[in-house]
Amino acid sequence: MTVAVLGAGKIGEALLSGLLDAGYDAGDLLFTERHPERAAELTDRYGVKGVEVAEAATRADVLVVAVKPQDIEPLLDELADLIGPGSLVVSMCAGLPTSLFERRLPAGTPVIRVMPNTPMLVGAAMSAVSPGKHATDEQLQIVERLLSSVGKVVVLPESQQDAVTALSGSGPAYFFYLVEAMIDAGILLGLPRAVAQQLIVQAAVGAGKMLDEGGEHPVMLRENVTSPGGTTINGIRELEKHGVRAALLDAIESARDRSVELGKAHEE
Ligand SMILES: NC(=O)C1=CN([C@@H]2O[C@H](COP(=O)(O)OP(=O)(O)OC[C@H]3O[C@@H](n4cnc5c(N)ncnc54)[C@H](O)[C@@H]3O)[C@@H](O)[C@H]2O)C=CC1
Ligand SMILES: O=C(O)[C@@H]1CCC=N1
Repeated sequence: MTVAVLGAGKIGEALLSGLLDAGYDAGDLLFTERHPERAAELTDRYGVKGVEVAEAATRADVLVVAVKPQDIEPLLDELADLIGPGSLVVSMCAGLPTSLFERRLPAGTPVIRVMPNTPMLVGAAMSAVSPGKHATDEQLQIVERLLSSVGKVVVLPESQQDAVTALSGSGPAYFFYLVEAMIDAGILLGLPRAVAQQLIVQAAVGAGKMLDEGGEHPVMLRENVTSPGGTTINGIRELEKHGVRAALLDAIESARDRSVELGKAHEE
């Protein structure tokens, strides 16, 4: 099976790199990229061939669209004339509904909407997959298998994709932001930056592992750290005082709203 990534930016590279790490042959992967220097960089790094959209559309079984939602229109115009009956289109674009692709591509083109995240780069993606109206169960399984090689996969109704985008699509950025702020806290307390970074990154990795492997609820895990009369509860009081929980609710709701808005921009 040949997979072509259309638009080899951050998420496109994460997919190519993740698939290669998972054992895919570089010869079975293609990408298109409008910036030649970026294309050359990726070919050097991964040995994957950069091609024109026409070649990708003819050779690939799966076309993964990974351009910014704002850049989708010219690509759809190009693809509309190139896509053959055997092509499966997978969109990773935030906010864009499968109906947009179905409307603009040749009638009956199977489309599957996916929201992945950048941990795909290290084989730890969370991808949510929603089939469009022409995608078959077999095509859904092909995409599930592909994405399982670079992380975890859930199949969800498309109506949940804007929420997913805000939660797991953008989620890594919020964790990175927290880690960044906690490193600053280490600096505030006089620790060398490298030490603060090592301490917090390992705390994050350890907490992530416990959440993933231990099967315990996050409330329980937090309570286990929060000793009566101890240090952690003082910190929790400050987080509550500053409304951090409400800030996260607002942040994720706002990201969801932006996803909806990105989709609306392409409505007829
Ligand atoms: N970065 C992230 O964490 C995630 C991004 N996404 C989605 O993935 C898509 C790409 O996002 P990023 O990789 O962050 O953006 P990016 O800007 O890093 O990558 C997009 C790439 O597409 C190229 N491009 C644009 N139009 C093109 C065309 N017609 N032909 C060939 N190449 C073209 C650009 O030059 C750029 O390198 C977006 O739709 C975004 O919503 C989804 C999940 C997570
Ligand atoms: O910020 C964005 O629009 C993309 C979608 C999810 C993560 N990054």
